[in-house]
Amino acid sequence: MVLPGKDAVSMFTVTNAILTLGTYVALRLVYQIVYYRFFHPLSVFPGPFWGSVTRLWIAWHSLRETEVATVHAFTKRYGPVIRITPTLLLVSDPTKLPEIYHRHADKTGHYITGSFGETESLFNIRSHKTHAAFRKLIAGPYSFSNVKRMELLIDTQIEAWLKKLDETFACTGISFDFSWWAVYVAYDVISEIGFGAPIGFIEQGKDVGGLIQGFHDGLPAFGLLARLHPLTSWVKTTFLKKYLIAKPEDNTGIGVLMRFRDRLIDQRFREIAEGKDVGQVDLLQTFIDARTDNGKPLENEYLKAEVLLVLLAGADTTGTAFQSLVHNLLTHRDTYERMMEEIDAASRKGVLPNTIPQYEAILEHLPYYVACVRETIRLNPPAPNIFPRYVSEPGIELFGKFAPAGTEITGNPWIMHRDWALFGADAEEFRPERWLDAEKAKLYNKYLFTFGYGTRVCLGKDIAMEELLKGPLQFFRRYTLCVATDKPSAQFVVKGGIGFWRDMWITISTRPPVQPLVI
Ligand code: HEM
Repeated sequence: MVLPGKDAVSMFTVTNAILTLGTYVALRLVYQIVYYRFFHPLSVFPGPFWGSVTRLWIAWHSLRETEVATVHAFTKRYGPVIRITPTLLLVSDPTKLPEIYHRHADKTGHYITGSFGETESLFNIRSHKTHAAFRKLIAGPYSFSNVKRMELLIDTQIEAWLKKLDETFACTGISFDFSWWAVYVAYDVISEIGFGAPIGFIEQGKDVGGLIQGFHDGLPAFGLLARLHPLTSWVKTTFLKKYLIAKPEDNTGIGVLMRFRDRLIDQRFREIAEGKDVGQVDLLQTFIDARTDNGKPLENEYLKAEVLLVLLAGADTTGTAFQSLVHNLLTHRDTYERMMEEIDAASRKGVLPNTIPQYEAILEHLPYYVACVRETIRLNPPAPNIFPRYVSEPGIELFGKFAPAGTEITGNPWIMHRDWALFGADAEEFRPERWLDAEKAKLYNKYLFTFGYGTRVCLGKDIAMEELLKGPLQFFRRYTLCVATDKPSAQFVVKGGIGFWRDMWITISTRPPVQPLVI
């Protein structure tokens, strides 16, 4: 016999438990939507409906590679500040940069650690106080005077790259996808500067160990984990943590890089222990020589994290800027011709040697070429990403509305550099001439966000600029470029906040060197 009471209990435990849970989840969702949309302190800021109620909106757009275009379109519709997650405001007016990226601003949970290894590097440190202490130790090696000492290392790799291009493509007339070759030279320059040895991209003429591809493949997950940072932080407290943290044993691009880094660091320490005169001026040696206020060397794990950061932050980004410059010139033939006339005139005058010119000579004698580089990093910043900070006490006034302390706030260089008020109605066009007006150029430089802003600005900026002024210049002087018409067209993609080109098919032929005029 079945007891009616027992039947009721079993019905409750199964169906009702599911119903109760379902109702709870539904009510939580409705509560979250209503609260974030109508009662949250940021509800006074305009923005996309789904963005204002869930982080999944931005995560979805990041994953679909539509984030930049979508957010840009919303700033055009709603004005200089929009809400793109329940707790994150995006500002598109560059004159607000000093207020957002001030010296006491902390980085948010967006900079979740793990994707680049367990130990935090300078880039991931969130507290402005901790960051200031570490940056003091690390900034010396990146100083302009130290970068000047590395100029020869950069030149050696650029020369090796041109030699390889001569043999492989200029002599044969074979078309090739320049997007890869721009990154090959960038990686070998950075690894030469970072560890005193090129990885070997140029020599092998291929993506060694699938490193570049592996890095690009990891970007969507990297962007996703950052955008869903409260969830990521929680996952890191569970057993799943081990899947989030990159390790040298991993069979990924980051794993390959970590192993390469560890080998070179071990080798350097061995040489030092054997009393060899290392004679290196690379970043690794300057990190090894760095001392804290009480005379201690950097912890080994921290040193490793900083060296890895050099590769991760410095190679792909610089390669992308080189790609964008070539793309912009190939699609703006008048600009290209004007730039070449300037370069050839300087060569004829004898102020540019046929070998790779010194950085200062380029700045002094090639204002239009320099303007082309600057315009490229304005219009095509290699990291068209969000860089969120917490608003500190007592909050911030934004165009008549108030955001309390603790709000996440960000700019995006791609969007800020398209601001009409600062750059004019042609802000979305490639027009290097805008940089030739000294007064305006001063203002543009003040609000340039390509390398970040304020106390967390890119430490490798001088290295990147030196490389970008030298490598492309010698490439343009050496070759006539033609777009290969029988191949797919060039495409710019943004994955997880990092941009790069694909399918930049070109052919190159050698230009006779322009000799100085003898009078
Ligand atoms: C065109 C090339 C480059 C671009 C566009 C770029 C961009 C950036 C940006 C936007 C940041 C700041 C991110 C933030 O606020 O969270 C940054 C930080 C950093 N970059 Fe670069 N970077 C480039 C090249 C390099 C190179 C060549 C190196 C090293 C050799 C480097 C090393 C660093 C380091 C160490 C930081 C962290 C600075 C800190 O937090 O104090 N970058 N970079």
